[in-house]
Amino acid sequence: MEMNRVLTFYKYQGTGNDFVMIDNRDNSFPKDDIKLVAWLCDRRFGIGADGLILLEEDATMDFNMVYYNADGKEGSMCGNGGRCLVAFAKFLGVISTEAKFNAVDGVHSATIKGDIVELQMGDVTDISEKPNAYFLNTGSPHHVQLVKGLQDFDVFKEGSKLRYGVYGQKGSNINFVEPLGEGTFAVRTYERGVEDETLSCGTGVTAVAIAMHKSGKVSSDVVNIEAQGGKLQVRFSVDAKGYSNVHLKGPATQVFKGEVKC
Ligand SMILES: N[C@@H](CCC[C@H](N)C(=O)O)C(=O)O
Repeated sequence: MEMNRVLTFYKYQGTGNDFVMIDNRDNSFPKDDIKLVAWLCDRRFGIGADGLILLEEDATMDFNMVYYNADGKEGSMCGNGGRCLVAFAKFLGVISTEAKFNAVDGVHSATIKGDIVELQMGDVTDISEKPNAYFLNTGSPHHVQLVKGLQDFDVFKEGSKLRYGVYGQKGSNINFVEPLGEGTFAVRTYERGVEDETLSCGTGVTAVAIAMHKSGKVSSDVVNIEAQGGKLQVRFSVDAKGYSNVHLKGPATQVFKGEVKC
């Protein structure tokens, strides 16, 4: 990007998972500039965010979603980011109460009412069981592991050990979960590409809900999740093939608008 450009951005957060949002319908954003994206996401030298999301024109859908992790590299699907993007699209007047958009893992539909966005996630048919964990992909890869004493658990240390030790350079997001009773679970997530704990991870929360149902820890097809940054709800249909009609619901809000020279 020419150094004298002024970039207009909006900051959004969904249960504490925060994003730099950019209206890129004019296709002017330098999409291959990893250093620029990493700088914009840097919490000391830049704006600060878990990721950066572009809203783009799409030939057949309301819009196209492009997601970057805080490391500057284009990422896999972001559930909270998708919810925030629907709120951003409504703010821009691109949609009103419903959306259908393209993302890296396919087409997503969503509804928005006030600041609550419900996003349809992809189907999940492949869930692998590990000695004390589950591994599944909900648009992003997720390791789900039950722990006791979640609030005192060293998520960074144990999460990075698993992310690199078990899943190698390609990695996985690592979710630690503790039942709270009545179909409710507390979750803390070490997020790939942020390489730290985030206050919430939408595809992670979705993975946890499905893994807890698969393991019999919850029988309901509606699961409440308490992340560090807020509450989310996951609902799904189950049949012999797996999990479909999966929806992730929760708040998504605009924090501020800004401009940055870059
Ligand atoms: N925070 C996101 C997940 C974003 C992608 C993830 N960091 C990955 O690289 O797999 C979410 O809300 O799902």
